[in-house]
Amino acid sequence: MLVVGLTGGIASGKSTIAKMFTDKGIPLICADELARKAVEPGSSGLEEIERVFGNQVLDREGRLDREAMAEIVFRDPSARKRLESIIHPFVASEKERIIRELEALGHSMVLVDVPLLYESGWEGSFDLIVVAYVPRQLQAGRLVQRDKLSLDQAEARLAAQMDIEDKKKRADIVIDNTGDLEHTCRQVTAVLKKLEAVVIERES
Ligand SMILES: CC(C)(COP(=O)(O)OP(=O)(O)OC[C@H]1O[C@@H](n2cnc3c(N)ncnc32)[C@H](O)[C@@H]1O)[C@@H](O)C(=O)NCCC(=O)NCCS
Ligand SMILES: Nc1ncnc2c1ncn2[C@@H]1O[C@H](COP(=O)(O)OP(=O)(O)OP(=O)(O)O)[C@@H](O)[C@H]1O
Repeated sequence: MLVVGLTGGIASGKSTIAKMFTDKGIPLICADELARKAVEPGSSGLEEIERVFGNQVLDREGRLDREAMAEIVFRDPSARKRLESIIHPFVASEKERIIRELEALGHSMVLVDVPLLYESGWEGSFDLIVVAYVPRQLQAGRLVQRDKLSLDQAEARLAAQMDIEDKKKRADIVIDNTGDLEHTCRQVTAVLKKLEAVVIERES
């Protein structure tokens, strides 16, 4: 099983690129989705969050108020670490479980979208790492536009992550998402060819 990590900065195009891979039949595991599952109503993750942060981060129905949580953790690194220590172990074990499941189904490759792959020191869990790259200014612009954030809120989120240029330097493969979607899609096609060649080489 070739386990390929897909990372990048916030709003650098990971989901957009991941969808291009899934459209070509590659199975995808999304860490943001697993992170949501970790705090579903009734989960031990949500209970732990209430214990640590109080009910200021819950909405009226008792679900996680993601906006309130974001305002706290993107401005306070120690609060962020506390939240991550609740969520990340669940994400890591679920990821492993799904990989084994896909392997049993006969898949030879899986893409795992992990926004904080480098920040969390998860490099060792992947055979190859693809970085979705855009320059920081474009990243901030797309973030403001997509999430309707103020520039100040966007900057706080960007500051909570490793700089995109550093991620680009560490990558095995870079997909530059600066241009239009067609330009990105052409790169995805070329990268997939490379990955398929690696699978064949490993199997022979
Ligand atoms: C703070 C939360 C509630 C904000 O929720 P919101 O719906 O606004 O954002 P969402 O979950 O869709 O994340 C959007 C992006 O924010 C960035 N981000 C999320 N968590 C973090 C973090 N701990 N540090 C830095 N960047 C982060 C990522 O680029 C991510 O793709 C949420 O992001 C969260 O629970 N974060 C902690 C879990 C985590 O580390 N997730 C990242 C993948 S494991
Ligand atoms: N090549 C492109 N040209 C123009 N807009 C783009 C391009 N790629 C992505 N976008 C837009 O930029 C925004 C960010 O992209 P996307 O949601 O894929 O990023 P992401 O890295 O998955 O973000 P997050 O880390 O928050 O999950 C979205 O609104 C998306 O539609």
